Amino acid sequence: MNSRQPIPVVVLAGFLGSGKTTVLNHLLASRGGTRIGVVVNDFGSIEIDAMAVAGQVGDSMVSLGGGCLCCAVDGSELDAYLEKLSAPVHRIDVIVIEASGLAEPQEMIRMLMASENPAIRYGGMVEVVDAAEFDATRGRHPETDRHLAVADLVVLNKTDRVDAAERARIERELAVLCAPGTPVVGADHGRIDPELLFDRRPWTETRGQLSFEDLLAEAGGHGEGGDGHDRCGHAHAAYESTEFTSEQALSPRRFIDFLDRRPAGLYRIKGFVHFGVPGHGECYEVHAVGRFLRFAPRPWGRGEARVSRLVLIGSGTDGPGLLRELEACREPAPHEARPESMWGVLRYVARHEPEPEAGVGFESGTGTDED
Ligand SMILES: Nc1nc2c(ncn2[C@@H]2O[C@H](COP(=O)(O)OP(=O)(O)OP(=O)(O)O)[C@@H](O)[C@H]2O)c(=O)[nH]1
Repeated sequence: MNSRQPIPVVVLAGFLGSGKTTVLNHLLASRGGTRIGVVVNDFGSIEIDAMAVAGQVGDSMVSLGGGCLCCAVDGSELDAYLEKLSAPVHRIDVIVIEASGLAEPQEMIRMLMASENPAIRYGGMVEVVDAAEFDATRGRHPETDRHLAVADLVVLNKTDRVDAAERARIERELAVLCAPGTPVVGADHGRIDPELLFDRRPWTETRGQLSFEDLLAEAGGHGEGGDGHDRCGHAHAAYESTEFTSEQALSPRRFIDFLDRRPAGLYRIKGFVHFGVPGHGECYEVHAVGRFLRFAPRPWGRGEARVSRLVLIGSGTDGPGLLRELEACREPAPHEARPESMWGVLRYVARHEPEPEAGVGFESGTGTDED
């Protein structure tokens, strides 16, 4: 690809928990020699998505926490990042912006279209749809239909969680909601063909992913607070994010009890937890989307602090109350806990994880252990 040609900027959108980070990680894992610039926009100020992606690309990304990019009405913040990413010296082939799960993609498209940066061009919008939450998401967020109407590609994700008849029904509905001819590709754990988004280069042409440490250092100043959400009138104005960090381990029993009792308005929980129970010292990533709950243990990184970090996103939730409940989950003597205390957590761990990006989740509260 000629580096003087404008770099396509693809917006990866989709409601909370639909699988955007999973798709992005899959694209990064299968990018071949293509150099992908990544902009990750977390809603919460603890940048869980950025951390998940960083696992794939190290520091090869720009991360914007603490609010939706679509609120940057004048687009100057986004422009500044894109200008740096698109500098010829970096030889980036494609830039993917992972929007927050509450972003208004139209706003981001507008900003990209209005950009005066000749080095970039709008490269299309990919809307990730959670097949299992399709009706619930549309019910809660009628604007989903508008997002689908402007999508250039729809990824119908989590097809493993619906049967063939349900999938066919959703595909029929999508055909009506999307612009005529919009491709809808089904995906299990975000595994789509990267060629749908960009031309893959062979590995030999690459010099590896770019380090954006300097860009991050220069960028500074982002990520403070989540203000602006009340002013903009976007979907996320109705949502609040609560962040919890604990250097003390959490009791698996009390934490599962907290999760079992979570209110319906608490739509999304993500992060990772340190239980520290003998035999279960790993880092437990946790994802709740609606009633869906999944834990995925992984080894702690070298030098990684044994700290639990959670982001809880919901509507009409009592943030201070949630924090009090989570504080009550702290366990000062985890090493004295019996391994059986982990059973409640282990019910929600996928037994077989064929690939790092793969996983299976279970409906919370059902206690099922099928795989
Ligand atoms: N069963 C199943 N689970 C999936 C699939 N894709 C993603 N998940 C799981 O769904 C949860 C949410 O996935 P993410 O990729 O973090 O979703 P997201 O859209 O980035 O979430 P937000 O950034 O909070 O909006 C995680 O537990 C994923 O492992 C899938 O195809 N099938």
